Amino acid sequence: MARPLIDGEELGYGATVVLRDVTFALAPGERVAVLGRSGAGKSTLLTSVYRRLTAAGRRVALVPQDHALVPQLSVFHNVFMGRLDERSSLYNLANLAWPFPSERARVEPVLEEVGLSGLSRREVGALSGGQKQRTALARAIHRGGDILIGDEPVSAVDEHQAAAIVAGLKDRFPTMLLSLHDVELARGIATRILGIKRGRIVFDRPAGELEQADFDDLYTA
Ligand SMILES: Nc1ncnc2c1ncn2[C@@H]1O[C@H](COP(=O)(O)OP(=O)(O)OP(=O)(O)O)[C@@H](O)[C@H]1O
Repeated sequence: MARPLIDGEELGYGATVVLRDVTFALAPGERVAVLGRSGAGKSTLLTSVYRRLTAAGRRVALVPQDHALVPQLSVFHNVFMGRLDERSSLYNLANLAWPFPSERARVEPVLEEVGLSGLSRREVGALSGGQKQRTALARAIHRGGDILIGDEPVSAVDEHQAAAIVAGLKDRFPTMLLSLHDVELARGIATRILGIKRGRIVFDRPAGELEQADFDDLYTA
C-alpha cells in the first residue's frame, strides 16, 4: 500500500472546507477515476494531489479542466510548453520566436495522435472547444512522465473519441488520476474508483467491486 499523499485532512479554499476527512494514496500502476456530481469537489482533490506530487519532485503531466492554454499562441507553442522546464530560458525563447524543425518534428506525431494533424500553426484562440481540449491533452502527452492527472480530460469530445483517447493515455502513462463524468468510461479504464458526495469520499474501491447502485447513489441528491 502506497503511503498516503493526503492523510485524514480537510481540503478547501481559505476558511471554506470542501472535502472532509480525506485520505488518499496513489500507487504506481493504479488508474484512479474520481466521480461525483458537479461541485462535489473532484477538482479540489485533483489539484491537491497534483501539488503534493510535484512538491515531492515527481514528474506529473496535467490536463486541467480549464485547459490553461495561451490563446494567442499556436497549437505547436502550447504543446511545446509541456516541456519548458527541460531547457534553458534562452532555448525556449528562441524556439518561441523561430521554432526549431527538431521541436516541430517531436510535436507533430503527438498532434496526430490526438487528431490535430495539420493544425500545428493554428492560433489556439481560433480552435473549437474539443480542439482546445486535444491541445491540452497533446501538451500532457508531450510532457510525458509516469503520472497523468486529468480533470475531465475528454469532456469536450464525443464518447467514441473519448474512449479512444483515454485508451491511448493508458498506454502512455502507467499511473493516472482522472476525474470523469462518464461512469461507463470510468469503469472501462479505472483499476480503482473513488466517489465523492456531500463533502466526503463515500467510496474508494477497486473498480470491479462496485455495483451500479453505488454509482446511482452518488448522483442522487
Ligand atoms: N478557487 C476557489 N475558491 C473558493 N471556492 C472554490 C474554488 N474552486 C472551487 N470552489 C468551490 O469548491 C467546491 C468544489 O468545487 P470543485 O471544482 O472541486 O468541484 P468539481 O466536483 O470538480 O465540480 P465540476 O464537476 O463542476 O467541475 C464548489 O462548491 C466550488 O464552488
